[in-house]
Amino acid sequence: MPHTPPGDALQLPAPAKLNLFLHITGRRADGYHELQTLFQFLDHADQLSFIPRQDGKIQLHTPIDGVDHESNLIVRAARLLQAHSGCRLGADIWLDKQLPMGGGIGGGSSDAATTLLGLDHLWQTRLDEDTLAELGLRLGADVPVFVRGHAAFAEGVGERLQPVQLSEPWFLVAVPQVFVSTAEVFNDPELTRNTPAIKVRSLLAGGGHNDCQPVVEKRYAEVRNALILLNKFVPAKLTGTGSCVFGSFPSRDEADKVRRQLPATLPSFVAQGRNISMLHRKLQALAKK
Ligand SMILES: C[C@@](CO)(OP(=O)(O)O)[C@H](O)COP(=O)(O)OP(=O)(O)OC[C@H]1O[C@@H](n2ccc(N)nc2=O)[C@H](O)[C@@H]1O
Ligand SMILES: Nc1ncnc2c1ncn2[C@@H]1O[C@H](COP(=O)(O)OP(=O)(O)O)[C@@H](O)[C@H]1O
Repeated sequence: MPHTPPGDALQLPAPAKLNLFLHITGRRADGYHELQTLFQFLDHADQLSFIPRQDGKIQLHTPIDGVDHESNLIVRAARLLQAHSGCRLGADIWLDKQLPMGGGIGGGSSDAATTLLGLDHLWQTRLDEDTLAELGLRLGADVPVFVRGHAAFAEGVGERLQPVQLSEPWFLVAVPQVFVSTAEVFNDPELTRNTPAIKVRSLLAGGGHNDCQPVVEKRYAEVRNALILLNKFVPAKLTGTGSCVFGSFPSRDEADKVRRQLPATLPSFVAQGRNISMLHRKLQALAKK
């Protein structure tokens, strides 16, 4: 099979997300942290292509350096859907990776969600959204929001989601060239885990903070420097456990203008925040055909 997908493959985006704020409100007995966070999608995405196979094999033709085939979240998602649905079909899959890895913008989780929804469509397994979200949660705390595809206020470990309607500004996202380990941040003794739980979530659109930020700034000079730089132009914040940092603007032009002033050593991109994910917009368009 070629490294590029054939023209008749089903091509679907796997968009990024931002955590507009991330409060850690406690820690469960199993060590996982309880959060309150606001997720919004970005119109910036990996692209996945799928072709069904009759022999049941799952084959990803575009390996990611440092991630072996069987641990890639795309392959794991495909196998989970196969096992759960009893489907005998397999798939050839191609990934065009655009999203930085370990950046806190959820690329791996989004790839997993796009695989679950894409193969559910191609294999006609027709699982309902709750079942797909539950399968997604087994792959990672962030997968359910990508399965549901609506901007959301999240609680629990990120799986209890309430859809929200937010404004859709343009974001400038800077990508410090470091890999931040989520587990390492959550295990840091200095991480604050006692932000009081908020009740009126609507108050926090545009507000709130990221409890992981002080820990990540302390451990990674690249992230600290990116925040200092961006803060010269716009209030900047960390997304997830990092490394990416972002600021919001009323228009693409204003975001681009600041982007042009960042040094070449700090890669960045501009994308609009969206309440309905690119994946769901594309699936809705396909359903209308
Ligand atoms: C905190 C968030 C916010 O979006 O960070 P990012 O990964 O996006 O940066 C996510 O919920 C992360 O989700 P995800 O990246 O899927 O994490 P998982 O694979 O489930 O967990 C990785 C490790 O992080 C820790 N972990 C994760 C989530 C959580 N609520 N509490 C934790 O303590 C655990 O040690 C776990 O072993
Ligand atoms: N399809 C995938 N895309 C990205 N990362 C993947 C994928 N499958 C497995 N991984 C693993 O998940 C880790 C975190 O991925 P990613 O979702 O990009 O970061 P984050 O959770 O910080 O947004 C990667 O370093 C990699 O080891």
